[in-house]
Amino acid sequence: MTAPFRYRRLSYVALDVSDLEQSLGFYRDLVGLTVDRRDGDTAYLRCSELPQNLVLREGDTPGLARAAFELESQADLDRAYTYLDDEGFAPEWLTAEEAGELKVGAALRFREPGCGLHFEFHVEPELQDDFEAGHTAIARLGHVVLNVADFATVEGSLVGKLNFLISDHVPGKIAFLRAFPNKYHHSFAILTGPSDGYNHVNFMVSDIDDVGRAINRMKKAEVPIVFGPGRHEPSGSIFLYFLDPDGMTTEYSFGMEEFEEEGARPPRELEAKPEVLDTWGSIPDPRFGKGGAILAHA
Ligand SMILES: CC(C)c1ccc(C(=O)O)c(O)c1O
Ligand SMILES: [Fe+2]
Repeated sequence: MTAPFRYRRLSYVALDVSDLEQSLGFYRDLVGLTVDRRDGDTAYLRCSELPQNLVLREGDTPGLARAAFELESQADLDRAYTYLDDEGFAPEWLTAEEAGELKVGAALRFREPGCGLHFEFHVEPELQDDFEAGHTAIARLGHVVLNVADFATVEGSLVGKLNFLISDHVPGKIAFLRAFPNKYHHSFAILTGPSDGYNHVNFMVSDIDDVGRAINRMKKAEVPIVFGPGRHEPSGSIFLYFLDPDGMTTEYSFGMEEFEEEGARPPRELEAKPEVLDTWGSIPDPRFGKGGAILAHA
């Protein structure tokens, strides 16, 4: 059965960090997000009109707590709840108070059993139409990527049950997934690995100069650049990866293939070779995509 709900977009990711002040400084001053609000040990940062694109919370284990997607309508969310319940994902509604803290109309959460990641689906985020970018013209939160031990099972769940479509893949090893009918080449991706873990979060910048300026800004701040600059063959984007204070990987990218809802090209089968990941020939540092767990709590 096709999942009876439609995604609008990847809305935010929530990370646990070991030192909130330090990570807040990194994502604000070096990545270029704006701090929207704080509540105790939690900070809400944005790079768009959405109420948050990144939630940071101080915790014992750095890692990814959840990935949140906006659905198109309350009817989609209601259908999603019934469907997820029937399919055994055990979704739970957030209370009105929890949804209010996130400035969304209604939300549910569930844990995808194959990789253990908590997903949130929500609707009606409070939009700030006059949002202005900081030092970097970040257009949006782009995608989140996981390392998964049981690639086939997780891919089967995301594609077979959760309405993600494969845009490109290295069969059995990497899948770039778009959140149907969102147009971007991927909002989510999985890589096969020895264990489940967080790989990276991506922010799409709207000016190639933002990638170039970031190289110098990161070097000056002694932030490790762990891959790039380069160009990815799958989405066609120009990229740069660097590490946050807990060693978790962040990506800037410029440009990405877009897909129409109907008549989209079929997924391409790509070869497992380094030039696919970077057509310019850079090689990832061993720390690339290694920092951060997929957390057991949302
Ligand atoms: C190296 C990682 C897995 C990767 C590869 C390709 C793209 C892309 O085509 O945009 C990415 O965003 C990646 O993070
Ligand atoms: Fe990426």
